[in-house]
Amino acid sequence: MKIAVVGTGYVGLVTGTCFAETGNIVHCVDVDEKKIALLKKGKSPIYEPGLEVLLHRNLREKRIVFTTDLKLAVDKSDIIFLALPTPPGEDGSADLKYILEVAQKLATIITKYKIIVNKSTVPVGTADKVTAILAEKLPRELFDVVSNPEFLREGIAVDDFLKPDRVVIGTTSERAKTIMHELYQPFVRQGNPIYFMDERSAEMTKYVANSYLAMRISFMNEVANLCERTGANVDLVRIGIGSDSRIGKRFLFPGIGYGGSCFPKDVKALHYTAKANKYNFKLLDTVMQVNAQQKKILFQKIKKYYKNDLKGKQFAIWGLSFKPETDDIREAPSLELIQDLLDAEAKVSVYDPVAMGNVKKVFGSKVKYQKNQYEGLKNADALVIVTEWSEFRNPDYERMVKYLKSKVIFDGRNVYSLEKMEELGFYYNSIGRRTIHGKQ
Ligand SMILES: NC(=O)c1ccc[n+]([C@@H]2O[C@H](COP(=O)([O-])OP(=O)(O)OC[C@H]3O[C@@H](n4cnc5c(N)ncnc54)[C@H](O)[C@@H]3O)[C@@H](O)[C@H]2O)c1
Ligand SMILES: O=c1ccn([C@@H]2O[C@H](COP(=O)(O)OP(=O)(O)O[C@H]3O[C@H](CO)[C@@H](O)[C@H](O)[C@H]3O)[C@@H](O)[C@H]2O)c(=O)[nH]1
Repeated sequence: MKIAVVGTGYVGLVTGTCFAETGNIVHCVDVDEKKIALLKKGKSPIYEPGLEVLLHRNLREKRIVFTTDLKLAVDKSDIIFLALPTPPGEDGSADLKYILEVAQKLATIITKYKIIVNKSTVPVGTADKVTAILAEKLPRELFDVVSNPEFLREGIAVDDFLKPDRVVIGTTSERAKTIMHELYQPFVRQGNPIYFMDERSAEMTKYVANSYLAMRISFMNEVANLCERTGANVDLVRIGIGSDSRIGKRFLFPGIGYGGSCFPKDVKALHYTAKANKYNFKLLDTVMQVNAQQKKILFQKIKKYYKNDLKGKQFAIWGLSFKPETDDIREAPSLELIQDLLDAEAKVSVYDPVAMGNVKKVFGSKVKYQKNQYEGLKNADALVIVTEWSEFRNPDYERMVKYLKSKVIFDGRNVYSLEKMEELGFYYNSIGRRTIHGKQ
């Protein structure tokens, strides 16, 4: 099949590459010339495991083409995916300007039947808006607008796309349904379903999935806070409840709040949709409040330990991306923590395997960037673990003890066992578990 993907960010690039991988001819379009220049050379502008290998293979086989020319891509394609940003506006609503602008352009370019597929996360009613824009200039039989929300997770995006739990397709057009069914066949071979539904239900499904998952995290973060106050261990409680198949084991990890480019903005946007429809969605209010509070939890623990005096104290931070296996720092808890530490006149040095470049764009020379995880520990008052990268899980403890000024760890991701920390004599303050006071 012939496909155009408009927007080559985290979603567009993975979508385009994975469609090319299944034999389709894909034209990827972006307004960012630098990005397109990099991609033409086979270089991925983002860190996403497994992506570059597929990118090289499909470039070599000429199944994927990168361009800034929207008309060229549209002329060469039958299906046009929109993978454009939908950032939150001031009021929390999803800003549709990128989608609607491209829809306006498509209305002037399309000359034969095309399916316009919305892969961006968009509020209920967006397919109707895009249809209305196209219908102003085009006969109705020249296009169909489909909602096909994307559920991939950063860091495992390629795997998620190639082997999705399910594919959701919102369309009331039989013609579009047949074509979309054929396009997705290679990805649902393992028996995972394609769910066809109306456009509005598909749009809503995406927000509900993300908000439900965010709610689970906020719930577990509150459980963790209560565990700390009652002497229970949240890790054991998590295992205890997770084996109930009605609850399930996944997505129950407490931490320092959900971040990333999706949960924070999508919970806000669903909340806005509820408000716009005069519905008071109380749970969502609380999900957001708990998350804001949880993002401060490490800083509060640190402040309490040092009796509010952080001036001149030196902190080594491990992990900056909003989660492991990505360089994405959008809404990352690390950013808020670093700012709070700097505001308290503490000294901060950071290490992350792939996200330091992005953090440098935010903090410049205000923090020190370390070439490995151990450098920043030299003479530091404490280590603060913000992202649970695998390489932090089984570190060289001897080196840590040797370098740190005091054996103090604040862990926002429960990376270490309490027994190990006790054995090594660390002061160890984690989430939802008792504090180990250690031997200093
Ligand atoms: N990141 C994720 O994990 C993820 C997962 C599922 C859904 N989503 C949703 O997918 C959408 C895209 O997210 P993303 O993370 O890929 O965003 P992104 O910011 O990484 O990428 C968007 C791309 O669109 C390009 N762009 C902007 N205007 C353009 C135009 N007029 N023409 C062509 N290209 C243009 C930008 O240059 C950028 O490269 C959002 O709605 C998001 O909520 C994201
Ligand atoms: O048990 C958990 C699981 C996740 N998180 C946090 O939740 C956030 C989001 O994590 P994750 O869902 O793994 O990453 P994303 O790449 O943001 O993916 C989410 O957002 C995407 C964009 O909409 C969706 O496509 C995915 O299905 C959805 O999982 C991160 O800050 C994690 O640290 C926790 O605190 N505890």
